Amino acid sequence: MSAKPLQDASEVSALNNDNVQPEASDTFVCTPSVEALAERASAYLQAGYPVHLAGPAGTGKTTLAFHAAAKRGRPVKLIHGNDELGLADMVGQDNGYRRNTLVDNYIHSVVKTQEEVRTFWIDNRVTTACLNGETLIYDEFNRSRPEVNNIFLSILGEGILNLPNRRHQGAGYLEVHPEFRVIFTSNPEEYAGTHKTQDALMDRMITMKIGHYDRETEIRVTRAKSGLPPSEVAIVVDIVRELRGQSVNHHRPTLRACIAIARIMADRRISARSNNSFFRDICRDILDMDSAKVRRDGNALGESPVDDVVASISARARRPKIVEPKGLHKEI
Ligand SMILES: Nc1ncnc2c1ncn2[C@@H]1O[C@H](COP(=O)(O)OP(=O)(O)OP(=O)(O)O)[C@@H](O)[C@H]1O
Repeated sequence: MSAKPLQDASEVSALNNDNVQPEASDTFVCTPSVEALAERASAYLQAGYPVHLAGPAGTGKTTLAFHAAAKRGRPVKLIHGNDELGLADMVGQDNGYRRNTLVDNYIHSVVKTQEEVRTFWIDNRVTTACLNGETLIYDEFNRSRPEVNNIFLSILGEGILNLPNRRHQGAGYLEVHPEFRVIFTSNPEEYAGTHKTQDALMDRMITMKIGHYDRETEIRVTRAKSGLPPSEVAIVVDIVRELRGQSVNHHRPTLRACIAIARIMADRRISARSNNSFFRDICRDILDMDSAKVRRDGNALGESPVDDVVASISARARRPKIVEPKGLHKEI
């Protein structure tokens, strides 16, 4: 079994079958806002509830899910939602045949042969997680078709996993281990490739709406991921936050754009100055796509604001600070 690529918040310390044991990596950032969310998620999980982290792309949901899962200290299983995901990918399926042949030659002139062919069932991740009381992270679950996700209704409601009778152990169902928990993540319904989730499933989980992190957290994450000095990172983050504030639904550009710009700057050893044409170009390439979305009747409304925002924020950051001379400050 090869290691799976995990979110940066987590590293695989041990792999047992499909299990991952998440651990905070060196670049994982835990500010008070990250910790407050993780604490709430942990409290719901501890009380026996599945948690649903819902929010736009790049808001740190998957990273937070790993962090909350790691706090439980139980093995973690990961599945990614997608339109092609079927029930077999979740619970398991017949995987080939097992043949038993008995040759009875007790009387040497008589040979009796008895052959039995049985299908060979293999459990998949949801089944083993339910059996062993693991934490299941179901990333972007609303990309899977709702009928596939129906399997979770009885798991979360009655603590029973319905299985096809073909699974030879048990009577077509399995009692879910009391420590089994699920952390769902989802993107907003209006995102391409997502499905509306059935009310009955939503009703069984606690949904935490995740928005973009505060400025301080975005600066610390971008810094941890790029190694750029804090003053440079602050300019990049401010540019992204300003453009996000101007965008139609305030979803993009995201923290990923901050990290991408900062990493390229660190790699190329350039600073955040609007008179640096390479800096302007990477900002345009990474940020223009989002800004150009301000459209009416299919036409972009005015010029892309990226250049203006880059110029004003980098100039403001480089302006020398006016320090009031001591003694002139009046106490009120
Ligand atoms: N607390 C954190 N510490 C370090 N890096 C973080 C943290 N939170 C988010 N990130 C980084 O920010 C980026 C986006 O985070 P993540 O992939 O978790 O977002 P997401 O909401 O799951 O996005 P999507 O919906 O697109 O999958 C990633 O590069 C991730 O490593």
